[in-house]
Amino acid sequence: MIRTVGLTRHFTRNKQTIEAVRGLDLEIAPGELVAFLGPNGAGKSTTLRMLTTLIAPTAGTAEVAGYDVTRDRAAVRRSIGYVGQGNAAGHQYRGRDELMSQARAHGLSRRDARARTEELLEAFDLTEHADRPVSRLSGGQRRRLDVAIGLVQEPAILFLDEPSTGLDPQNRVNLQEQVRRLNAELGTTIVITTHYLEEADALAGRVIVIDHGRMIADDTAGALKSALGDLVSMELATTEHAQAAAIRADRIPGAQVTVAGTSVEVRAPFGRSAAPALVADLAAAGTPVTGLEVVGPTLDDVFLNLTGRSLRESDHTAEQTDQHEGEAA
Ligand SMILES: Nc1ncnc2c1ncn2[C@@H]1O[C@H](COP(=O)(O)OP(=O)(O)OP(=O)(O)O)[C@@H](O)[C@H]1O
Repeated sequence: MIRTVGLTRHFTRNKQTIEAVRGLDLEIAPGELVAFLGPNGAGKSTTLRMLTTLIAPTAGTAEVAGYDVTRDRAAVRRSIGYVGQGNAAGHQYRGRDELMSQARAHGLSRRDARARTEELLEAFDLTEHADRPVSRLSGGQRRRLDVAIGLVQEPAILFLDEPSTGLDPQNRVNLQEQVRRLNAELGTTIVITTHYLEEADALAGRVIVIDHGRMIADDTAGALKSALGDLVSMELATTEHAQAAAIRADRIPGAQVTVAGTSVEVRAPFGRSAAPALVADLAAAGTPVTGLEVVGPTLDDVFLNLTGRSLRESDHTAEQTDQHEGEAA
């Protein structure tokens, strides 16, 4: 459904070359729901803009729905829906009219268009704002309308560029439900970009992690996390006990052990199931554990492990936008 080979895009700014996307090889089958996860500036939007024919690749090739994004732009566009980061809705129109005219433009009868419009208004919590001109909606409401417009025509392939940025948690959940339904009921192939870890985790069967224009991981969220393993954090009474605990923990298959004072951290593929025996052994050896926490890995741990940086550092911008929506709504 989507295939790229060596897909590359450079930009030139102030005589400097920015390698936004660097040699992306990608294969997405019909009916997949895929999340591109990466920090701001990773190259997610640029990739989507090439796949939707909005910008041309500098090198490499991409096929979408069997059509080449450079040679068959019109055919690609007919096969896809795209919700970009900007606002799609015309400002002087009412939200309900925007949805109606989109639905009619895509061939729905007046009756079906009205039903679809009301369904989407309700799904995105827009019913009571539907008769206001778009220019008078808050940022979050406008964002929801944009996404609703992208969902009107139920295309074979849908690209959503950070659709939930600026939405409050409730509307983020509504959006995710709509996306999931579209994928499950209509078999729509969906590519969504996000820097929300929870969203990639909750929504997508497959997560493609992008950093500095390259794909650095491609698997299900579950597989990415289980490859990393659980984190077992232990507190011991003395630094000597901690050293003894570290030696014992090191015997757990695949364990990575770090010691800091009286704290010992063990990252291991089956850390959760290994922890009880570890604690029992340490107690029997006279070096008992005084505090214990076992946490499963998050996608942020996966990103941290791959890049040495946390994805959450780039997340606060989005959280601030959420507060803005609350104020404006
Ligand atoms: N039109 C452009 N001109 C110059 N540089 C650009 C342009 N578009 C993107 N870039 C640069 O390309 C890199 C990748 O940007 P891109 O928008 O694809 O990242 P992203 O992962 O989508 O991040 P975000 O979440 O902020 O949209 C960044 O360094 C960005 O500044």
